Amino acid sequence: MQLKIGVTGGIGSGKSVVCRIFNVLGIPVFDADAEAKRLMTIDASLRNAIRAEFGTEAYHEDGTLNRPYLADQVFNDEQRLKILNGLVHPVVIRKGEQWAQQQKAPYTIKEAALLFESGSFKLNHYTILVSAPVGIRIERVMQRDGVTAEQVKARMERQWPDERKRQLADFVIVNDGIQALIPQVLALDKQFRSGQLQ
Ligand SMILES: CC(C)(COP(=O)(O)OP(=O)(O)OC[C@H]1O[C@@H](n2cnc3c(N)ncnc32)[C@H](O)[C@@H]1O)[C@@H](O)C(=O)NCCC(=O)NCCS
Ligand SMILES: Nc1ncnc2c1ncn2[C@@H]1O[C@H](COP(=O)(O)OP(=O)(O)OP(=O)(O)O)[C@@H](O)[C@H]1O
Repeated sequence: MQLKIGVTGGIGSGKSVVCRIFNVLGIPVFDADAEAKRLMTIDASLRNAIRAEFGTEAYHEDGTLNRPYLADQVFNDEQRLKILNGLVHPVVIRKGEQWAQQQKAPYTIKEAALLFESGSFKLNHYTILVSAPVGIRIERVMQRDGVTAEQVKARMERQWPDERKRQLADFVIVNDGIQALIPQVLALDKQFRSGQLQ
């Protein structure tokens, strides 16, 4: 049996950095955030549903997703976010399951910000939480995306706090800028490859 491992963590926690290390070790990674945006652009029925719900402004004239518009629509309005999540998540989850079945590797990784919130962590054998202090996460995202602290906090408020996620996580990687990441990833990779966890 091929193990399916989820990697999750709040905005700016360092999920993508952690997954890049797993990927360098030869492990295939499904990036749910990126896949969501790809499917929102190319999946005709998803596009139509988003347009019907959020208006023609949801897409630019060249057909690409109007991310700032949608972010503004949903991250300040819980009901609107629920609607968008309800349209996007089932399509991405289905795609992730198909993808995992096609992989030939000791184990696979699904990277997603909302594995616990969406309940989709249950589809994986184990879930890793990437954890970092809130202040550091805000700073990192402000730097990375050129956004304000308020914009980062608006997204954070739609995610569970780390304390709640820790209760469901099987493993925690601490990415506080003090503890080194690579040894933490190597130790988990060794366990997943050993077969002892199955
Ligand atoms: C609103 C959108 C277009 C904004 O795009 P943008 O490029 O600014 O952000 P991106 O998708 O790269 O997400 C960056 C981070 O924001 C946070 N975030 C994104 N979607 C959500 C959400 N639905 N709830 C809470 N936080 C979220 C996550 O921490 C994520 O890693 C996009 O986030 C989106 O379509 N979100 C809804 C679908 C979704 O849940 N996607 C992510 C998981 S499948
Ligand atoms: N240990 C670290 N030291 C310094 N910078 C870091 C560290 N970890 C992550 N970063 C930087 O912080 C930013 C956020 O990291 P990353 O993109 O991996 O987070 P994420 O959890 O995938 O975020 P999001 O949920 O927004 O997609 C990036 O610019 C990354 O390069």
